[in-house]
Amino acid sequence: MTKPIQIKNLTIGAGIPKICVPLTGTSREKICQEAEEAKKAAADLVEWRADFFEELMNPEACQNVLEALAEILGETPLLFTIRTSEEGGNITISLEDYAACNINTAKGKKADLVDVEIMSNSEEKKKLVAELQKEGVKVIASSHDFHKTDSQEILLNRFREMEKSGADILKMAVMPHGFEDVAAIMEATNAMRQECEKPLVSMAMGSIGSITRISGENFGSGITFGTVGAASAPGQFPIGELRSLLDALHEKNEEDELKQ
Ligand SMILES: O=C1C[C@@](O)(C(=O)O)C[C@@H](O)[C@@H]1O
Repeated sequence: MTKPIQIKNLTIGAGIPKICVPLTGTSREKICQEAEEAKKAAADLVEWRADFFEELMNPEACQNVLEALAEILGETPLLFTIRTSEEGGNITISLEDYAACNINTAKGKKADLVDVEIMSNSEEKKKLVAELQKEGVKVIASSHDFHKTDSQEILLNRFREMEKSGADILKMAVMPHGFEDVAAIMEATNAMRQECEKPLVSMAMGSIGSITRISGENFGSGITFGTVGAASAPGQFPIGELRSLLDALHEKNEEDELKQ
């Protein structure tokens, strides 16, 4: 059974999946403008995809953006993510630089959550998770397969591996090539929530995977990524549509609960 996590006023892992809006601007100005729009659109949380930032390797410039974002977002939680090219992102970066950027962010105390790609260099990443948590941020362990979807059993075992990292939330994204792949990630998530207390996040990307972005309440995914401007992965819905779809499904689920 999932034990929900509280970040500021947001509960992750219970009820309607929370909508996370990614910011993909390359400059401070563009990133802040996107954050203003995400806030106006009532995002539940915001992800700064720092791998798009042209000054990622400059710690002062990063801190500067984080301070501006915290100011704009107020009580809306901020997730810091460096998505590497190996997992579908925009930057090729050494493990040392990856760790240093994430630790600087946590030390700056402006981000609430940090994403750690957990499946590569797992032992070093495990240490990084613990260091980040010591600085007071929650960690999302993530894994992305932009090419395919492994079997349900392999996906479930991957979730189990990810749990050993000690991260607070486990997130997995896969690329489906047919509905059986979409069903595999949904069922692996559903099975994992029976044996793990951590909130889970999962999605199948692309158009056939879009169903996973609206039905997390039914199979156990606690966050869904929706757009205000540019998408950060294929298959994401604009935030307005996403909110209506999540609400409609939630109402149906409540009807069923009333009948029982
Ligand atoms: O991990 C994820 C999920 C994601 O890849 C998606 O498919 O919505 C989008 C990314 O921005 C985020 O970091």
